[in-house]
Amino acid sequence: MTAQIIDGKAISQSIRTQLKHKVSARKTAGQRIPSLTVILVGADPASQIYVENKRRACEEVGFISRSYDLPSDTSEADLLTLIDTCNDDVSIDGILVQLPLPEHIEESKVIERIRPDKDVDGFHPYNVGRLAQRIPVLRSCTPMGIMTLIKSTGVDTYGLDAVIVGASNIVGRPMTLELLLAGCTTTTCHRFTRNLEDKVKQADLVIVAVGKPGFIPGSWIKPGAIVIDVGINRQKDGKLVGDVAFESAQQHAAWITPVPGGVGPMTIASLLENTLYAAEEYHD
Ligand SMILES: NC(=O)C1=CN([C@@H]2O[C@H](COP(=O)(O)OP(=O)(O)OC[C@H]3O[C@@H](n4cnc5c(N)ncnc54)[C@H](OP(=O)(O)O)[C@@H]3O)[C@@H](O)[C@H]2O)C=CC1
Ligand SMILES: Nc1nc(=O)c2c([nH]1)NC[C@@H]1CN(c3ccc(C(=O)N[C@@H](CCC(=O)O)C(=O)O)cc3)C=[N+]21
Ligand SMILES: [Mg+2]
Repeated sequence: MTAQIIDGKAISQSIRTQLKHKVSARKTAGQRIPSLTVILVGADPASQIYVENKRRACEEVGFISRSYDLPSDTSEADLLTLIDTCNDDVSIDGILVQLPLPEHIEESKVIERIRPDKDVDGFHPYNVGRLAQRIPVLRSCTPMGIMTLIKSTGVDTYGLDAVIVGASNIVGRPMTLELLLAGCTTTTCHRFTRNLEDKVKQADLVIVAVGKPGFIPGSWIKPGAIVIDVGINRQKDGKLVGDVAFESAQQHAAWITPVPGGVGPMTIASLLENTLYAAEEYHD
């Protein structure tokens, strides 16, 4: 068997085209243009690229985008004050603070300071709690984008055995909640998990978000499974690779996401969808 590729780049492009039409329709109707503010602290080159990609995506769909580039020695208090200002600014629909933050800033404090109705990353405990209680509002972007990718395969998720490898706040945990809501039986794995191989081998759906190149060998993939690779690892030669050994996994899976061109572009598409959602549901 050779798996079919789930083309995240193409799917994200079609979402962006739809959003562009919706923004034009809002303009025509005399409604406000959705607006996203991105805050970056420090000069991590990877983060700078991601923030630039988000800014470009906003422009492409016709959103207003504003960005703040703060020095790495910005105090936590100053960052919180900027968030307060953005919270109170009625022209802003969404606020995103790029992670990771410098060591001296407490991430959870920053995430909790963003008003839940402007938390387009879907990281605030209110928004995660809503998903946990099966009444999602703003959803975490990477898991949300992955649900769109899974839906595109046409495979029915009810009753699937799903294994999520990785349990971070921004990917693994909200991913588990999304899949539970979609009717999967979920197993969330992390560094204390025993017999990871056995768990992955029985999974109909495998989501990997660990951050280690080739962490899941292709031989672990159950024939006919769906494989979603969240990992972004840059090799010495500059090439990006995922957490799954792609070529061998493709021999076992029915569906698989590539890196690049899989989950990454969908994270940005979901961020744009969330920004429009915040404008329409909360700020119109
Ligand atoms: N494509 C996209 O849009 C995005 C991609 N990413 C990428 O996804 C990857 C993961 O990101 P993120 O979730 O933020 O990473 P974190 O480092 O926050 O989390 C990694 C998770 O993997 C687990 N883990 C580490 N080693 C093992 C092991 N040997 N066995 C089992 N589990 C293990 C950790 O376990 P424990 O909890 O026990 O520490 C943790 O839960 C990275 O490559 C990142 O760049 C991230 C966000 C978005
Ligand atoms: N507050 C916050 N929100 C985030 O959503 C967030 C964050 N912080 N910190 C970092 C992670 C990582 N992340 C990615 C988004 C897009 C790609 C992406 O577009 N990847 C392209 C490749 C890009 C490249 O070539 O480098 C792809 O996979 O095809 C990757 C990773 C969002 N994150
Ligand atoms: Mg991370």
